[in-house]
Amino acid sequence: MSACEFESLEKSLESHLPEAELAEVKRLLFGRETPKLALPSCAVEAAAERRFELKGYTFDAAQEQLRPPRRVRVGLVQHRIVLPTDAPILDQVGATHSRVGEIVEVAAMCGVNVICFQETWTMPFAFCTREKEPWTEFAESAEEGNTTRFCQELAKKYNMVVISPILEREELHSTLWNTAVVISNSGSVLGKSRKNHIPRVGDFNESTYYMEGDTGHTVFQTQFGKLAVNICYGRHHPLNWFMYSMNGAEIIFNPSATVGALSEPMWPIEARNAAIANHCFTCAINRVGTEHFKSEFTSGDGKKAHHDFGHFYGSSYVAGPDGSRTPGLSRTRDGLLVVELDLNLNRQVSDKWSFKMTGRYAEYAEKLGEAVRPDFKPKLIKE
Ligand SMILES: NC(=O)NCCC(=O)O
Repeated sequence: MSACEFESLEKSLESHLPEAELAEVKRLLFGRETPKLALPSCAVEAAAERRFELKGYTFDAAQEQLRPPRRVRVGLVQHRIVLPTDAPILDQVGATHSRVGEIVEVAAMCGVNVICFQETWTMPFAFCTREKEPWTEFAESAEEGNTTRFCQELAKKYNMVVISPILEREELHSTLWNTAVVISNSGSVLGKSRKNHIPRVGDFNESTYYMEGDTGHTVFQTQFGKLAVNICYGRHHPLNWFMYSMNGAEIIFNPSATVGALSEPMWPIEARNAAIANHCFTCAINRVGTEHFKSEFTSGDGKKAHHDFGHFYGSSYVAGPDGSRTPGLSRTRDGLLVVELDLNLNRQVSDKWSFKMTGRYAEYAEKLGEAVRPDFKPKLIKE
């Protein structure tokens, strides 16, 4: 079986382990159980008809005396590109809007309050080709582009916050950015968060396409909690997550596009670790499928030129502050993961583990300030 046919670790364990052993393995792998969320039968039927995977889980928290539960439902959407990469651009974008629109409709049936799509969801992940045309033509205005208008309609219709990561064209400064547009459930554009760290690894050399983000670590206060977006490669940078958390993020989304050969061993760890370290929830989303490009390209690794750069392995999941996580969506199929979070869990875990209280950040800030200076001398003792 090839890596792009292997459906998921979870499925493999379930089909090979006896029940009692499976429960122990799951406890060790995923932490405290996130019970299955009962989803309406109309949603289950629609997902089957529309041929995507639908899964639901819950993270509960202890009942408190002074605060009522703060339950929020998030939806994570992963999907493959709908049309071939050489189809006309407007056809590709339109087909993807329709596909994602039908998934969002099911999310609405499941009572989702906040939905997030994968990185640059309207286009193939073409940066590996190093060609500018036609890929830069997918870039749109964050405020007035067709994709934002489409998401505003969804947000209003379903009373849902929509996080829409796109390739952004900023006409004013003739600049492209890798941007998540955050649309309030009222339908208005609440703001945008631009990707802070640009990969320079393998085929992910994206710095010639768009600039390092200038929106810092913005957090969006919504009716359903304080939300932040740490786009893809930003998940390798603990300080990036940390700063979103310092600005008050209760849920940090990580819309991504990444392939198996490069990052799969890191995937289950990084967003989960960020949830633990920052006493918050994190939502990791990755696209699925293998995308073929007409022109061959090399990967700077001494190997022959090729037409694709590997399998995007999906596996989207949600992690909680207590170290637990949901099982992932499949590695191969379009999917919607619906997860109910009680945001009270963040403070409960913070009060228990106190990472922020014990973090000694002022001392680290001072030392970090020294470490980045050109005259820095590492504190190293030698015999
Ligand atoms: N899109 C993107 O930033 N990919 C980089 C690969 C990774 O971080 O796994």
